[in-house]
Amino acid sequence: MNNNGEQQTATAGSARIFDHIVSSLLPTRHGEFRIHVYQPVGETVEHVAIVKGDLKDQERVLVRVHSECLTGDVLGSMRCDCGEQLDAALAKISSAGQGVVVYLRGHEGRGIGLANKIRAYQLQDQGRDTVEANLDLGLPVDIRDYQVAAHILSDLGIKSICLMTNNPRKMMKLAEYGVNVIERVPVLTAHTPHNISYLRTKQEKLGHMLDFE
Ligand SMILES: Nc1nc2c(ncn2[C@@H]2O[C@H](COP(=O)(O)OP(=O)(O)OP(=O)(O)O)[C@@H](O)[C@H]2O)c(=O)[nH]1
Ligand SMILES: [Zn+2]
Repeated sequence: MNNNGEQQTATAGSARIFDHIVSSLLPTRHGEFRIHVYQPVGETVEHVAIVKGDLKDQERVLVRVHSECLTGDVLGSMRCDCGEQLDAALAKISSAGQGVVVYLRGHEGRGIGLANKIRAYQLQDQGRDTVEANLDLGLPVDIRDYQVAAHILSDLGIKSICLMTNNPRKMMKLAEYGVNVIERVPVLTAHTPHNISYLRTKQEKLGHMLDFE
């Protein structure tokens, strides 16, 4: 990316991987950020980095790698913890004065897409848990890839990160893609009657560090 936020192409060897399309200021209720749009080469999906401060060559940058969740992030659904986690991450970055939320589109429903996630909700309404529902639909439990997130963090010039997550797999995957993950920062949200069994399943079957008894 250049300093004017104009389009530039990232390469690995001679192969183009993704383009930094554009950036601008983004005032939010959590303060002022800069929004950057990235697009993997040959794809139409547009990923976003919401940045606070100049991250170039910085160590221990607060980072949230957030999977798109239309129902939780935009509509305020209480079936999951996504919306609250996104808000908490932006608030924490804002008060730290530095950090980034990498918002991954195409990750909806842990990669199965919105319609399939809603199909999974139908099955959960009939008593299946979040993992069983995907399997009943003949779909994988989690097909998210984090390579583009690693490229975005590298494009921003970040040296090492403190990752805001409860998901150890996310830390591991980012590290495999070359991200220097120094520390995990928990992103714990309130339990409600709507999300308690969902959170419990994430802890028991997906290994999330949620600290239920
Ligand atoms: N298939 C499916 N996806 C869901 C369900 N509830 C939320 N999601 C999706 O799950 C993704 C978020 O993943 P989570 O497992 O909640 O959390 P995580 O990103 O792995 O880990 P954290 O960093 O701790 O938030 C979002 O893309 C949501 O759309 C569900 O019941 N079924
Ligand atoms: Zn969600």
